[in-house]
Amino acid sequence: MNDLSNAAVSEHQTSFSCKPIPSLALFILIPLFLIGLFVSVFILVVVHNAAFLLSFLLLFALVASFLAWNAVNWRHHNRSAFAIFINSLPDSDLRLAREGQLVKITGVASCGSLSLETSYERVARCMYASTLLYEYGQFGLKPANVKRSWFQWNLAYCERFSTDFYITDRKSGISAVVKAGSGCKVIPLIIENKLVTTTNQRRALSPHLSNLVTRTKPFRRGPITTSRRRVTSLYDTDLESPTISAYACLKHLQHADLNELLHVQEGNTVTVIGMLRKVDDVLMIVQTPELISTGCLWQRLLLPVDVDGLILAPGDIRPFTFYQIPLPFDLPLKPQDMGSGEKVFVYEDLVQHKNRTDCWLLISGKVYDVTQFLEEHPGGDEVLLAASGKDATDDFEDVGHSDDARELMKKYLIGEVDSTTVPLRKTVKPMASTTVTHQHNDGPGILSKILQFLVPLLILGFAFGLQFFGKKEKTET
Ligand code: HEM
Repeated sequence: MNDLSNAAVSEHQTSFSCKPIPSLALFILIPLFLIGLFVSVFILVVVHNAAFLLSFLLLFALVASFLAWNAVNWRHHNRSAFAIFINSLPDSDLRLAREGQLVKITGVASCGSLSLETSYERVARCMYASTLLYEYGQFGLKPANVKRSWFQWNLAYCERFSTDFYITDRKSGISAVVKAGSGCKVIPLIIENKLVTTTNQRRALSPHLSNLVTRTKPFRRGPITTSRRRVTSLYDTDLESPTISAYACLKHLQHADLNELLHVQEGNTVTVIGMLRKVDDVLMIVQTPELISTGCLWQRLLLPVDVDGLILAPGDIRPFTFYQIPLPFDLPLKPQDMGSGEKVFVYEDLVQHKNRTDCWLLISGKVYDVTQFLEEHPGGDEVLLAASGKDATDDFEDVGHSDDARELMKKYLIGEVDSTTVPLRKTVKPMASTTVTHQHNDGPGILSKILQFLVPLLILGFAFGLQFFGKKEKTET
């Protein structure tokens, strides 16, 4: 069994170990802002020209709104960047997936040798269970209302457990072991939004919760002054009793909610994103040794978000509010979306077809056998040969082919590539490759992009200021 509770508590309700805005960016931006402000105020005082100050403030307002947009999207609008990224990843097929590959498998889950029971409600054969206990954060003068803003509720206690389980890939019917048990970092993309008012009937306590009650027993029903006492009162008072004041027992249990379920249980459809391992012919999905990055989503002005761990999500993620975000780009066709008879190719295999007698092209995820077309191609056979053995999408698009050319392509279509086999250079950063690994969003890439804009502008502004200053001095003399 894997106890994820501590990580979850320390990250305070956030299952991701990352931030939408790199803190290093703030460390650099704040001094830059102060320097810029100082320079522009200096110019204003000396030259009596407010143009520089105004443009400086405008620029910084833009940068600030961009960062605020990212923070808001992450914290209050359901982690858009990551949801878009997950949705954009096509499901992998276990038949085609290779050792060490990043895979996204969706299928029915079933328990292995070890199963969980949720600690609050006795539900057997779970693979992931969580119980979050919240306490009311105010001084008890008002009745509790869980619909009120979140800051009135503090996380008082957290339990999150996961175990290894089996998943049966819905594409291939092949089963794999998901190593979500001991030693693995699990990122549960499960909204824990099921609020349950405590009652006598529901008080089936886990050993963890019982311990908490025992430890805090002396404070039982006392005036509520500390968080610990409030936690105690959950178990020692009856919320249904009219004699207990409404605000003396202000707590709710928040449970993992997976498509109206309170846990991930045998028979649920789940999606798992991790690395495929083959050990003695047993397929396993394990935590990737690399950070998984969403990459920049410029369409929505979102900075990259890195996630470190095995991702566990509901199988059908669309109905969730969390995931109800329109995709900014079209998903590549998945094999099941294609007409019958068309094949799915592994990238490594298809790039072998790159000679005059056997020439395939990979364009926008589709595979074309252009061997017979080489002689007829208006742009010549050499360009086609040069574009084979790799992803030729950019080469093809750069030429600006006509609609007729695109229509003609259909004649040579033989299938599509399993996109999970295409090297994911942009989205997965190797752990050992750079020093930024595990610094999550504090990567110099984003910073250098921000600085690339800011520094020249500041220098330009400074130069203008000096020019004004110089002119003024001249006219005065
Ligand atoms: C199945 C794939 C392809 C088909 C069916 C195809 C078809 C055509 C056709 C019909 C034209 C005439 C111009 C037009 O109608 O747009 C053309 C021109 C051309 N194609 Fe392709 N093409 C394919 C792939 C590629 C690729 C991968 C490249 C790589 C760079 C390429 C490079 C060119 C060039 C350089 C021209 C000449 C453009 C010009 O003279 O203005 N084509 N192609």
